Amino acid sequence: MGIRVIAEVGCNHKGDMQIAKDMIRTAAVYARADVVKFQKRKNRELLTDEQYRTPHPNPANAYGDTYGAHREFLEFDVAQHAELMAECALNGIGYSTSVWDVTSAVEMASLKPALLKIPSACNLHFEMLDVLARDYAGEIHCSLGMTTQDEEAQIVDFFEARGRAKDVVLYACTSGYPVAFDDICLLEITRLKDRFGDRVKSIAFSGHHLGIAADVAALALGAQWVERHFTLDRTWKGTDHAASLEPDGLRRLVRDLRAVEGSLKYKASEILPVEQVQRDKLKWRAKPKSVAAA
Ligand SMILES: C=C(OP(=O)(O)O)C(=O)O
Repeated sequence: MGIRVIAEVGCNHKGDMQIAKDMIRTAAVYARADVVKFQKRKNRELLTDEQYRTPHPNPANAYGDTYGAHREFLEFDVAQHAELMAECALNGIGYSTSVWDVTSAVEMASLKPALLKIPSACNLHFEMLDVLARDYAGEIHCSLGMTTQDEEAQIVDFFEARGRAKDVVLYACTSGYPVAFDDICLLEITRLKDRFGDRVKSIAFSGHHLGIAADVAALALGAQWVERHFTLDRTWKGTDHAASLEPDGLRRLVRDLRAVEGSLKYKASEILPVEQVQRDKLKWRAKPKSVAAA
């Protein structure tokens, strides 16, 4: 299976289904990504009362008077997620969402998408992980930002004990928005491969950096999935837009990853056909003796 690119819409749709559908079409038709991903929260379950009632820490990005109201504004319900999933199918692109609480895990599992994601923030929510392990048959993608190595082992052990580790994709991730190059720490991909490569399905990379250079290196290090935030306009109001790729960036990311993937191989013969032409024309050879003497 080749490299797969996830366009993480997250909440960059601004709570607007039409924008979400435009983003699906753009990611599928213009950028040719493999999956469009959303996020699903039951905010009353996820947030404490105090978190729900407190104003958003950055009023310039707020879509409501309280953090809870802000989050509700950006939330789609199950029927809307089903509609987005249908829109993805119509456009020939995969659908996925991360789930942030038990109710969301139950609801999204009921839609039976091919993959669901556990965000870094919730990878120790074992009650929710259990719902995915028991009631969801697809691939379980799990991000490992802000997670200790002991916690990583607990997560893999948890799925292994339930016979599901071979359906798990582990993402190297630094949780920051945006992440400076010095903090991307791409060799975590190698470390996860060495530590868990034979126990889980595959290793992936979830990036929050700027530009697309690091993703190509992630591929070279063995990441089989690359997830990047996607927006239609980096200047839009919201926390994630600034660290997201716009359509042209996403298109170039997909193009570059596929091109580099094609180049990550050994020569099929000692001299490739393309080289033979040049070898015949350019390669230094000792001149035959009689000619050299003349
Ligand atoms: C926050 C998410 O992922 P990550 O932890 O990879 O940033 C997500 O998928 O919703």
